[in-house]
Amino acid sequence: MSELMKQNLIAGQWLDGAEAAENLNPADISDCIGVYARASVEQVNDAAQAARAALPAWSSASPQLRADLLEAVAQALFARKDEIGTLLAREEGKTLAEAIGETARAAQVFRFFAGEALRVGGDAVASVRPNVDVEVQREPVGVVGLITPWNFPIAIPAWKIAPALAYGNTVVFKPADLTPASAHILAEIIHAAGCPAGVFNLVMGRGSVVGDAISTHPEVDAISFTGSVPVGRDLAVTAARGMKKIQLEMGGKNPMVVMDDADLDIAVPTVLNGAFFSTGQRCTASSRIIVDAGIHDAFVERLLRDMGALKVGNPLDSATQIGPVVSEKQLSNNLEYVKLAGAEGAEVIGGERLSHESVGYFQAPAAFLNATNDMQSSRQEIFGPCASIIKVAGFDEALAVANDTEFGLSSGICTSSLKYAREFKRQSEAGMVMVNLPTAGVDYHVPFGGRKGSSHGSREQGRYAAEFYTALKTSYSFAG
Ligand SMILES: NC(=O)C1=CN([C@@H]2O[C@H](COP(=O)(O)OP(=O)(O)OC[C@H]3O[C@@H](n4cnc5c(N)ncnc54)[C@H](OP(=O)(O)O)[C@@H]3O)[C@@H](O)[C@H]2O)C=CC1
Ligand SMILES: O=C(O)CCC(=O)C(=O)O
Repeated sequence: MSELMKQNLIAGQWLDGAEAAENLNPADISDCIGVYARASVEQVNDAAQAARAALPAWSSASPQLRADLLEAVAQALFARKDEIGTLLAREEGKTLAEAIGETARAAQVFRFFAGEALRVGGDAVASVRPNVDVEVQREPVGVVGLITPWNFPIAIPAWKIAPALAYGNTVVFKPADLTPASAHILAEIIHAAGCPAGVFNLVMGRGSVVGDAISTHPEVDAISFTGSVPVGRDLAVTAARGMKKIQLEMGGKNPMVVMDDADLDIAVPTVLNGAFFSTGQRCTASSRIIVDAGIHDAFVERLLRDMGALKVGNPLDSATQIGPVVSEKQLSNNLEYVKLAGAEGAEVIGGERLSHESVGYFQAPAAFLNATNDMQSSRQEIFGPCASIIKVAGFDEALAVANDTEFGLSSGICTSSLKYAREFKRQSEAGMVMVNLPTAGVDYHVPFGGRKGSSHGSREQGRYAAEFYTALKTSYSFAG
């Protein structure tokens, strides 16, 4: 194996894998970011055993120790955010500003859970029986398997790893095979901060091998997954068979309603951001823009003007607003949807593959005009810079179309009416609702998650993360 190969972290040791893979920059595939080990099934087993062995000491350690570790990780991430952000932009393709912002967000998440480690509480409850005391306490779930996607390669790992460790669990972590560099640097930081051997284990590699081995391993008590719907559904079945706790964050087909009383100076940038920034590669992206008839033509005119002015290019160039699509496979998926939208009768503006001097996976943002909500391009998650523009007549139809989807992650409305905003917040069948704000781009300290086909299990992030990363114990004692 190459000396430059980045290794897995198992039981406190950096180890080569069964094979290795090159990590290529999607903006310029001649730029190889590094070679990353792919763990074998046996190594996943070693990692799970190490996590099990480390559990008793870690789960009973002083919360101060856990808080100090998480705070040290936060500080290192803050101190190195420009360097890590640059690496993240190179491997995933989001702009440098977004990538540095994502790294800072990961740091904030670690800092938040450093505080939460000191706030693990419970309830003292009056018993219905005389001289009996009842206590309800939170305990760690045990060994948790964390499986993450490529689109937020440091923030999503952070918002799973930080609460897992804060509440006293031990971790087997598998990042996406496409983006191991950000995950690896995070693992280096956690290790260098003094995390005890076996408490945190990094096993890189493919989902079909490493992810499958984690989700079926008998020593893994719980699985937290973010990614696609098909993989998430399979994992739910696997988890049920193994009686494991599971939490799934999956796709979205998030609606953004633009009412006829919306301020276009707010609505147009809000839609551009939600639909196209981060190349549309956010599960919270706005992919259905539901526009009231009274404002439709004026909105579309401004949207197309500003969409055409968006600068697609190398993420490391400070003028770039939209970087490349993450991979050739994702790009060809997006281009198929652009074709499909046209074939279904939408008027397609943009969406073509762009050639740049460097060889990368660049795509122009796409608007599917005159789309209807029953088109497949309006129903299936694309995960690229593509948005269907659907015309409706009035608030009731807008709300009905917004809710007419199998997903329910985020939703939004642009309006100047308190009545519409209030009603939309109440009636929207989504886990996160935005008023005059993009559907994507959330705070790090409040619950994140959806309803219907988007999510399963309890919420991530904020203090609500305790629901997943702890198990309740009710104890009774008789005082005599
Ligand atoms: N909700 C979200 O945030 C995201 C949604 N998606 C959606 O998913 C589509 C495909 O993206 P993709 O990255 O392939 O998503 P996947 O669901 O395939 O990947 C998410 C994670 O799950 C892993 N995985 C894959 N197969 C298995 C398995 N059988 N058992 C356990 N783990 C597994 C992946 O590994 P590996 O990649 O290493 O093989 C990755 O770490 C996108 O086009 C988009 O629609 C994608 C990313 C994020
Ligand atoms: O919108 C955000 O800030 C987060 C989105 C996200 O977590 C995702 O796309 O997976």
